[in-house]
Amino acid sequence: MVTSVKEESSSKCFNGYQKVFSHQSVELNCKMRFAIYLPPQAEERNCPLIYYLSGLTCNEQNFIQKAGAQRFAAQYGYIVVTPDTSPRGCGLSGEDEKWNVGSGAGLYVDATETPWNKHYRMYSYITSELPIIIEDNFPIISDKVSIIGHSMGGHGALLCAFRNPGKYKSVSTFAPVCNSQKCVPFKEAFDLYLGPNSESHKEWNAMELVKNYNGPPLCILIDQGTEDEFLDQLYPTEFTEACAESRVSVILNMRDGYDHGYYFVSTFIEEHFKFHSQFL
Ligand SMILES: N[C@@H](CCC(=O)N[C@@H](CSC=O)C(=O)NCC(=O)O)C(=O)O
Repeated sequence: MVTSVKEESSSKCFNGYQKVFSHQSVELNCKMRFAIYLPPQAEERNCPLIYYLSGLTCNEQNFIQKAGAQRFAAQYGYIVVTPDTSPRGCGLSGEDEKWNVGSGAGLYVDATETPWNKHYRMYSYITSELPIIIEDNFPIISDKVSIIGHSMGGHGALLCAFRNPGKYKSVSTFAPVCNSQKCVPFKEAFDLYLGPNSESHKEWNAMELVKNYNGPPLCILIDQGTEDEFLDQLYPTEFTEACAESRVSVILNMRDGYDHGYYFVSTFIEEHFKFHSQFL
């Protein structure tokens, strides 16, 4: 059965269209929105697909309004899907009280603890439910898929790649949370979503997952600002060392003077498209 999607907005952009759709999610048990950029090439043929996973506090709008990615998606002929970062409006106690728990803070995990486990299954949504919806409704090339993420979304992109060997042709991240168990804002949400058992938290930690990665060759690009206000929580150098030990190819660019925000993302987004074009 094809999941029906409802078009919420459509704006012409670089000869393609930036659109937003809503749909009822089975995994998340709520209505969800995602943004999708359809390049001009998508009117005539199927196109490679890039997922962009956003950070804490974001919805499907931050990236499409601030990163300036549409120009490069049109240039390369890539469809770009930007999901929301969490379920919303589920009526859970504490759902809208903190920036690091609940709405805007799905953390790209599957919660095991009540009441969060009824809705907070962003990992399964991103890797299982949404791909079927996209494939059923849009002209993608299903074996040419890559993933980008920023901050919490960088952690999400790494999880998706390490847990699904071969599913994504390449991964790139901006200021990713590389060691989720050492990231203070994540700790509170992990305890609530997954329980206080830190062994289970390892399953959602890129630094742990890379140690056991033995899938097809995977190439990761990381851009990291040196003036990032969260840098002490991100551990990019340690992660790069762990990748080297696991023979996962990684390029870490330390970007002098850049902080954590979207001015940084918009500065280097073109390089991320160029990086992915080697694999798509
Ligand atoms: N200036 C930003 C600083 C914090 C920030 O960049 N937050 C990120 C996500 S943090 C980790 O997951 C972000 O994407 N914020 C939304 C945005 O549109 O900038 C700020 O004050 O948010």
